[in-house]
Amino acid sequence: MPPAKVGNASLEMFAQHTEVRQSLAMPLFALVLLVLIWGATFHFIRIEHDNTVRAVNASLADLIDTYEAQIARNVGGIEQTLKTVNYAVKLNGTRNALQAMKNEDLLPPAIVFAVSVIDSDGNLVEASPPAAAASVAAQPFFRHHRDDATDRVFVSGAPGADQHHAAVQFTKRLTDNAGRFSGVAMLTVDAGYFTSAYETSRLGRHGMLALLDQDGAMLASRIGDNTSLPPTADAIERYTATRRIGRLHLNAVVGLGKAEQLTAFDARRLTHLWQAGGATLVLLAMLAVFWGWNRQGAKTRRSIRLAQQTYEAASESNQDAFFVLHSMVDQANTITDFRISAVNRQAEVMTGVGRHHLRNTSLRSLMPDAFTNGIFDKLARAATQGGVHEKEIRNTVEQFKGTWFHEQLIGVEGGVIAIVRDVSERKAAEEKILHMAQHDALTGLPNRALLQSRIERAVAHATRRDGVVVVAFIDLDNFKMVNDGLGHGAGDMLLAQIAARMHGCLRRQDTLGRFGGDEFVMVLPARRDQLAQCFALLDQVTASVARTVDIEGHAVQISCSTGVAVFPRDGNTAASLLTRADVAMYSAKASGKNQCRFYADSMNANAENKLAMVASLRTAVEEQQFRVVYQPKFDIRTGAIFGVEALVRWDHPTGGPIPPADFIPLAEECGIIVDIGRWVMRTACAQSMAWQHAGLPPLVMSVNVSPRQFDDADLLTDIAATLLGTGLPAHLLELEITESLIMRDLDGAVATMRELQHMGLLLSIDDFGTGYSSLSSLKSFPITTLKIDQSFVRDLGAKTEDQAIARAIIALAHELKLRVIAEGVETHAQLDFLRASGCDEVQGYLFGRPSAPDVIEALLQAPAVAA
Ligand SMILES: Nc1nc2c(ncn2[C@@H]2O[C@H](COP(=O)(O)O[C@H]3[C@@H](O)[C@H](n4cnc5c(=O)[nH]c(N)nc54)O[C@@H]3COP(=O)(O)O)[C@@H](O)[C@H]2O)c(=O)[nH]1
Repeated sequence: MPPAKVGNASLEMFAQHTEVRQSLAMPLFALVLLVLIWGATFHFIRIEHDNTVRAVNASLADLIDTYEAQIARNVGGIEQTLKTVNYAVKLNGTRNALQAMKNEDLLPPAIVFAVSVIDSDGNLVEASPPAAAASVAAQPFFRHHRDDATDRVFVSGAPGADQHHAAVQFTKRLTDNAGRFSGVAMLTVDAGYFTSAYETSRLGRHGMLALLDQDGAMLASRIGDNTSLPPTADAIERYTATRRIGRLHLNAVVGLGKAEQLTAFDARRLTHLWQAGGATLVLLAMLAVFWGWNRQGAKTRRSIRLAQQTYEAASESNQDAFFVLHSMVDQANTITDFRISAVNRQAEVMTGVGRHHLRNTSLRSLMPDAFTNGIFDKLARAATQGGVHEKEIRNTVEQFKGTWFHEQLIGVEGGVIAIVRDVSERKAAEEKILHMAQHDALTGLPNRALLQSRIERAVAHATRRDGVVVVAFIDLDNFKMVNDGLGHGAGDMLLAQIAARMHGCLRRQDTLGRFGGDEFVMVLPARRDQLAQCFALLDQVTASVARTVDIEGHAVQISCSTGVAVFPRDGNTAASLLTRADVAMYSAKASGKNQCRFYADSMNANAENKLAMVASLRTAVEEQQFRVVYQPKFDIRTGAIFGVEALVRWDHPTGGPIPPADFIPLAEECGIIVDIGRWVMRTACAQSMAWQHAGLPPLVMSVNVSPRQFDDADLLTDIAATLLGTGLPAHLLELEITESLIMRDLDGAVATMRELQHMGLLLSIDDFGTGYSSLSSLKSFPITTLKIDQSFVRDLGAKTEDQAIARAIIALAHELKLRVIAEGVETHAQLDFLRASGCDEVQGYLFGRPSAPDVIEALLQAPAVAA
């Protein structure tokens, strides 16, 4: 249904969009979560970083305060010492000032401080601890103090100090009491004095303390344990704080190793990152699981959807009507009704009610009769028991009366699904097929199979009621003549009319059937005291058959021969009763036809022999118990063999050789002759070619063709196939056809003979003289040879009539430009007569009996005999 398809397509699209949305929602949600997680992580890290930096800065401020105080304290002490030196120089002169101070214990510890006095010429004149005299007149500090009258302490790195023994020197201008320049007081202190406040607990391993002069030159420094000066360069980043110590123009510097200060923060940051990373992984794993699950779910949903759509489409286009019925129950949980919850299009068609009305309608309101006609009970049973309940029913519901439904009830949870199909057409077809299988198409009568079952049924019934069953086997006499004379169409008309007449004689309980061909069977069930009535009925039948029938303007009169067998006297099965009725019918035929005979045991012997013979013949064909012998034919003038006649022989495995005269007529009667004849023809043609291949001269191979074989529709194609298969040229094959065969249906026979002639075959009339050929008809036969029947040849020596007939046949044949062959020649007298009468060819025991192929082969190699 196209609309349903369009609907399904848009539904599918909608479902797909929903699925895409569903499958995107989770990743998007996860992405948002990830952004939140990582955003929060980086936010917290930044806050912690800021806090850490703030804490570092606070530490730095604290440290620089402490360091400034320490420097100020140290420098204050140094200034004080230098002032004291100036005072001592004023009192004691430049050369005894330090000794005087020492005496007063005013000198700072010599282990840390070196105090020197330099005179106005720049010569070191006194030192504690003692030092070698030296001139510092060129030193900047000396020049500064000499030239600058201010009292300010001058700070500088100690000259000559290396990085391991760095020192800071503090110098101060000395003046005499008159305020004139009298020299310089100098205090040299180890640089480490200014960094001794380094506390690893506060500054770490990479912290820094440094003291710089006003020009920024490093006077003292310590980085961790390293007090090198200038400090060894390292790649460590630091937070630093600088404080100017104003009076002496010094700068104090404190540094904290950045990495060291951020260690804890870094650890925490790493933890945060790991946590965020872990959360990300968990989220991604969850996402993967969800995605997989969602994908699987989507796949499943898609298949379910597809299955549903397919089911709906199938259900919509289905010829079955679907009803989904929900059980309606009372308080005791007993089903009281059904509610229709879903139907398909076919259900609408079937009920004639629209789907919108059907839906939610109760069974009671839709079909009140369902509660009285058993439909409700069936549905309730299916709903209660569950499972599938199938049945074909002839409808009793008024609306569907006469139709057949196939109903399938499937008990499901809470209800039942009813699938109903109208199978009336199939049922009708089945009934028709059954009727055809059991009835004869021409007469409409029961056929053999139905007849047998009717007999069985009648016998069973009669057995129960102590009754009888008369079985009459009726065969039309000389029907073949009508068939052959007026054609098959006329034969069929005759059969139909006769059948109708016979049927008109029957009672209601009787059966007339066509057994086959022109054979009919009547089954007359009766009480024992009604037998006479049955026989009277059979007389009526015989009389009805005998009445003239008009067939296409021809008044046809026909009789019938009837054989009767009676249950229980003559048999108690359909087969035995039919066989015996048949035997009785044959007996009626044999006794001159147009009679009715009752079966007698004495009849059985002959008939049974015949039936056994037919069975043996069939076996003989299947088991190839036949062989072919060949009788030579001679040219009467030259004595040469010009051909042979193929004659069949039956070697019965137990009964020995059976002469053709004993089985050919029966084979003809039962039709087996067609198979036998076909086999003989192939064997003979193959033998003829075998002789040729053995180097013998080509011979004409004569084969007898019986009437049934001649009538066979496949005769021409069989012969053509044989010639093609064996390679025998057509002009070397001669068919011997009896005169009586031709006269049955003169025109038909001549037509077939012409076709055979066109194929190149030779034709001869066998047994000539015994039939009824008129001279005029003989002229129209496309034949080459006439064969004088051996009955005329046998008495040629004795009977003058036979001599006259033989002479007449020879003259007639020659008149018609035909050759003449005489068969059954046994004596020289016969031969002499025939030669004298002008006969052309001879065949008979005088020259050779029908013999095996090797005998003929030897004969062909011997000199001519008949001449
Ligand atoms: N349709 C077929 N009919 C066949 C086939 N084979 C044989 N027959 C017919 O059977 C009838 C008997 O045949 P058979 O017993 O073979 O007899 C034939 C000859 O043996 C016999 N004959 C030949 N010469 C003589 C003789 O000198 N004396 C004598 N008493 N009998 C003799 O005659 C029979 C040949 O007859 P015909 O066919 O008329 O030439 C017989 O009618 C066969 O036709 C077969 O394959 N198919």
